[in-house]
Amino acid sequence: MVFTFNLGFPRMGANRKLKRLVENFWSGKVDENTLITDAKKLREEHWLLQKNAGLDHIPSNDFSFYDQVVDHSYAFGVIPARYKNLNPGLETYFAMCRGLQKPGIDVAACKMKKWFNTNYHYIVPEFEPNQQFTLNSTKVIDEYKEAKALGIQTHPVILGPVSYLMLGKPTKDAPQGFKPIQLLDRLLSLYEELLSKLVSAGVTWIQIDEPCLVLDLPSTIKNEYVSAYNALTKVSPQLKILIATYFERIGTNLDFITDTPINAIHIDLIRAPDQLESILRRLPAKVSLSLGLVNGRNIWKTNLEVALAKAQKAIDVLGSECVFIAPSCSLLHSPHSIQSEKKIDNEILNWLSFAVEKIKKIVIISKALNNSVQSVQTELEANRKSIQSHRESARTQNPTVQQKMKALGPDMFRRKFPFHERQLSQRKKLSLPLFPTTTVGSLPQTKDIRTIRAKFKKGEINQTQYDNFIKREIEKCVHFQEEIGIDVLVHGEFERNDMVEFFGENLQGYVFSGNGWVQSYGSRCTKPPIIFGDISRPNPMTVEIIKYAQSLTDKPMKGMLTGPITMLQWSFVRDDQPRKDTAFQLALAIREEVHDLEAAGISVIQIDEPAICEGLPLRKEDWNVYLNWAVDAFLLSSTGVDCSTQIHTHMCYSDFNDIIEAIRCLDADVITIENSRSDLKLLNAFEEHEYTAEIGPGLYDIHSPRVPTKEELKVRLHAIFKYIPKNLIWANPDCGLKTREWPEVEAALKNMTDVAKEFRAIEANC
Ligand SMILES: CN1c2c(nc(N)[nH]c2=O)NC[C@@H]1CNc1ccc(C(=O)N[C@@H](CCC(=O)N[C@@H](CCC(=O)N[C@@H](CCC(=O)O)C(=O)O)C(=O)O)C(=O)O)cc1
Ligand SMILES: N[C@@H](CCS)C(=O)O
Ligand SMILES: [Zn+2]
Repeated sequence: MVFTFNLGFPRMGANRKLKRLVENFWSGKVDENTLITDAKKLREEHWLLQKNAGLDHIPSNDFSFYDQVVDHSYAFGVIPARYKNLNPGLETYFAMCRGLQKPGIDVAACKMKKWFNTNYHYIVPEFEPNQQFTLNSTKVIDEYKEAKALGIQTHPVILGPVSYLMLGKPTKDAPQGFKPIQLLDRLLSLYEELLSKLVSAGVTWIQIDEPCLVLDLPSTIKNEYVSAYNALTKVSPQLKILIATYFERIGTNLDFITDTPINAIHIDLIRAPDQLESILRRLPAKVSLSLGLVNGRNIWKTNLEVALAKAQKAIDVLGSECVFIAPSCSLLHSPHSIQSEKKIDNEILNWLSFAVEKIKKIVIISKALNNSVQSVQTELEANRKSIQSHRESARTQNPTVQQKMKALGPDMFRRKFPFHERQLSQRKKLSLPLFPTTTVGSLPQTKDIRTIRAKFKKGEINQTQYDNFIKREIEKCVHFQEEIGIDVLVHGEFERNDMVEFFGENLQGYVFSGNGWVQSYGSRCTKPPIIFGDISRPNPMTVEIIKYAQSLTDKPMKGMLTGPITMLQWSFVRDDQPRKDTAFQLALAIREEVHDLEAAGISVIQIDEPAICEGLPLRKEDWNVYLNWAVDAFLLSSTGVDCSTQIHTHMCYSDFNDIIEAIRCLDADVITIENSRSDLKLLNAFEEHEYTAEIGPGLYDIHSPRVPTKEELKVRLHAIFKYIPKNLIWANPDCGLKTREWPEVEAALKNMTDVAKEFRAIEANC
């Protein structure tokens, strides 16, 4: 008999219940008791839902108020010294996530980083060389007991010790050469203590996530895996350990389990379908294999026939007792359910499945294997029909787009003039001062804006009323920017629900869910639009609004677009053609928009590519292929302009050292980058590689509500001088300001422009 296994459930819940709960707590609308009680109800709902669906192995500790990695740090007492004077409990926990500014206290948040190649962000643990670990919270045990009280035997999910240390970074003052992995032995004793406590509470299976097992690992780390799991498997003979890998192939990193008596390993057969056969050959006897057959990161229905064939292959080798059927990764990355979807037409809705439906698919696969194919004949037949309807639908094809793709020529992938000529021409046209100030695009998306948009979408106000409202917001923000002396203005992106979803809504080939939310960080979610067919741009998308914004000022107004790779990364993408082709179709649509903006007199156009690094394959040997087409897609979107039109790009969440050559190849005139949480290390890359275009390294963190002081902005800008010639430096925040409140933004940007002015004056006097 095969078993069904889930690696994690989307914690936000239907209609983003958790988001509302946590945000109400932050704003003081609900107290700690309500937060805790309502969160408990939500967990119960999710466990019961999975149990009622017939799932055998249900996860616990997949819930979090913010992020599972920061939970882990908090649970093991990995709390940086700057939080030590705060009240223990939620005050400290949330301060690590979001920073805290109140009378007498001003602490910044911990760094946030992308979770592998997903759009989820985790809070980076900070380790000091003499790091002490303590069991500081009983969350994992409590949540297990909570489920048990409902009659549900769950398997707790925890992050494994090796991945945990590898995902962290040394504290600022740690000596050079210190690597968090050196703390493994010390950390293991705490894991042992935790596992013992879990066994005492009744736990029989535990899922230990070791996602770093899919990375290129040096042999030293492989050895650490052996010692870690030799220690942990000794904790108790009653405890069965499943190690979960996902997002890529495990490759030779699997070797460590031949020396380690773990009970099961989970592999991702969606991102790395080819690994099944080699793993079946190499898996030691009695180790169970959890097959990630249902895509945890995309929304297309699983082809059950294909999944069944793969499962059967595993059963033939291992025997059914040693096979689990599972999603490819935690369903954290899937929206909740298609049940309440009203926005998507029935034909396309029939091609989709979200988390709740994915769990049902897992159960159907197991029934077909355990009982008989006949026992789920109706479900299999319905699945076959929907896969066929998707494959044969004419709606995915657009001959005009396919014609344009065939007509792509090499000139469409390069700027007509070299950078230094463009720079001269742009400087003449724009007459900007030294350290030009700008922002990355979005300004606060206030409750008012979201409410008015919701009313417009429900038909409670008409198009003219909505447009006039947005125009008034633009007017206010243009005046504010002029008042404080911003040099290159933005229109604030108030008309956009999201930088990807907005463009998706204006392109053909996309559909949108009404409620397909996926957690991005903390309480913030995105609703990735769905690319189901060839992409085209029926009409200009931003030209009228940018023209309007430009009409309000004599200063340059930036055109603001989202780049093709980010559109691709942050959408649910069709899986019936290579991602490269979809990226090029998106690029063509953006190229047309760039052309129209330029023709409308816009001289500065920003094409955001914050997700370019996120798209990097996890194995280095796969990088070049991706980077070649990713850079080409950006070039295709941006190179159709004249010499004097300044192309900006913006990136955040990126380790620029890794891809500096590719960034150079993008050939943008100005790049604004997230940098403030990175101790300026990022800038090394630009210095070392003699990057010659203009750069705006973010001067302050925008994820936290705290307002940077002028003093700290000065220190930061001054530090940047060490890396980048002064005449190439722009002053801007790390990223867009949509999540912030106006009072914070006003104060922060005023400080930023004042500092730029002061530095200009100093330079003028030199
Ligand atoms: C830059 N980032 C982005 C990423 N991915 C994207 N797709 N987009 C990004 O901008 N990845 C990396 C980072 C992650 N950062 C963020 C930052 C901010 C958010 C965010 O604020 N998300 C919002 C939801 C945004 C949205 O679409 N809002 C809709 C409103 C939907 C809604 O809530 N409607 C309400 C009614 C309105 C009301 O009264 O409040 C309802 O339906 O009940 C809109 O503006 O129209 C969030 O709130 O989480 C995400 C990622
Ligand atoms: N222009 C976007 C970029 C975010 S990465 C913004 O400002 O929100
Ligand atoms: Zn950004």
